[in-house]
Amino acid sequence: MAVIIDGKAIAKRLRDAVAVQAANLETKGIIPGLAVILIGDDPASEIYVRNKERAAQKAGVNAQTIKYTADVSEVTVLMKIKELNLDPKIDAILVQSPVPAHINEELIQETIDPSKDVDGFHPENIGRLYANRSGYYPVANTPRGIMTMLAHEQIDLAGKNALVVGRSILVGRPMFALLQQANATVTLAHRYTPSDTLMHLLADADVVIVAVGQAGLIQGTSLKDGAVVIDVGINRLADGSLTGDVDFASAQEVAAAITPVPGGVGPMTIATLLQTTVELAAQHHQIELEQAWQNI
Ligand SMILES: NC(=O)C1=CN([C@@H]2O[C@H](COP(=O)(O)OP(=O)(O)OC[C@H]3O[C@@H](n4cnc5c(N)ncnc54)[C@H](OP(=O)(O)O)[C@@H]3O)[C@@H](O)[C@H]2O)C=CC1
Ligand SMILES: Nc1nc(=O)c2c([nH]1)NC[C@@H]1CN(c3ccc(C(=O)N[C@@H](CCC(=O)O)C(=O)O)cc3)C=[N+]21
Ligand SMILES: [Mg+2]
Repeated sequence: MAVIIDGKAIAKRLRDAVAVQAANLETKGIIPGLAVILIGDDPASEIYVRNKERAAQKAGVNAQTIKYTADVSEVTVLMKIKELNLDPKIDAILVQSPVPAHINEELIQETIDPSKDVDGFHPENIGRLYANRSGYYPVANTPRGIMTMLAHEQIDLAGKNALVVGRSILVGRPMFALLQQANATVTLAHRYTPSDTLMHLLADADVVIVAVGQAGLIQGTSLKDGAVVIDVGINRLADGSLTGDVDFASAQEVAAAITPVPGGVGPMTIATLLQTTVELAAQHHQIELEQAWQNI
C-alpha cells in the first residue's frame, strides 16, 4: 500500500516558514502585498480566493481581491493591472484563470510587471524557466509546490522517468521544466497522446504527475509498481465532493506514494503562492531572505 503524501501538513510547514519570513520583513517596515483579480462569479474560483485570503492573513501577507462581473471590459482590467504595477504596496499580482472569452488572457499575462508576476506566466519568466537561467524569477506555484512536496518526501528525481499528463501554462509545462531541471527524463502527454501510447508511458514511469481535469483518467492497473503519483486534478462529483484525475483506490494498491484530493496538491499551491509573494516583496526591497525554506 502506498504512502499517502500529506499535502495539508507540508503546506502548514511551508505557511509557518512564510509567516517567519513575513515577520522578518515587517521588522523592516515591509508587509508583502498580494492582489488577486477575479472576473466573473465562478463558485469554485470564489472558494480558492477565499482560501487564499484566509491563509494570507494568517501568514502576514496583505491580500486584496478585486472582483469584476463577467462582462467587465478588457481595458478596465488592463488599466487596473497597470495601476497595481505602479503601486509600491503591491508585490504580487494574480489574475484568476480562466478569464471570460472576450478578454485576451495572453495580453493580461504580458501586462503584469514580470517582477510582480506571482504565477510566473509572463513570457519573460517562462523563458527564464525554460532556459534554466540563474538568478531569481517567479515560477508557477502548483508545479513549484509539487517540487517542495517531492523534496520533503525525499523522492530523488535524478535519472528517473517522469511523466507529466497535461500541458497547460498553469501546471503541465512549468512542471516539465522543473522536472528536467531536477535531472529526470521527462515525457509530456496531452489530449493528442493516443491512449495505448499513454498506457506504455505509464507502465514505464517512476513518477507520474496528472493535471488534466478528468476524474478516473488514470487507473492503478496502468501504473508501474512503486510509482510516485501526484494528482493535480480537481473534479467535482455529482454529490458535491472533490476527486482528482487518478482513481485513488486502485492506484494506492500499486504506487509507492500518492497525493490525495483534497489534501494533496491544492494546499501546497496556496502555501507556495504566499511563499512567492514574500520572495517578490524581498526582491522589490533588495532584501536577502536568510535560511528561508530550509526545513520544509
Ligand atoms: N490542485 C491545484 O492546486 C490545482 C488544480 N488544478 C486542476 O488541475 C486540472 C488541470 O488544470 P489546468 O492545467 O489548468 O487545465 P487545462 O484545461 O488548462 O489543461 C488540461 C490539459 O489536459 C490535457 N488533456 C485533456 N484531455 C486529456 C486526456 N484525455 N489525456 C491527456 N491529456 C488530456 C489538455 O490537452 P490540450 O493541451 O491538447 O488541450 C491540456 O493540456 C483541473 O482539474 C484543475 O482544476 C489546476 C491548477 C492548480
Ligand atoms: N492565475 C491562476 N493561478 C492559479 O494557481 C489558479 C488559477 N489561476 N485558477 C484555478 C487554479 C486552481 N487552483 C487551486 C488552488 C487551490 C486549491 C485548493 O486549495 N484545493 C484544496 C481544497 C479545495 C476545496 O476543498 O474546495 C485541496 O485540494 O485540498 C485548488 C485549486 C489554483 N489555480
Ligand atoms: Mg487551457
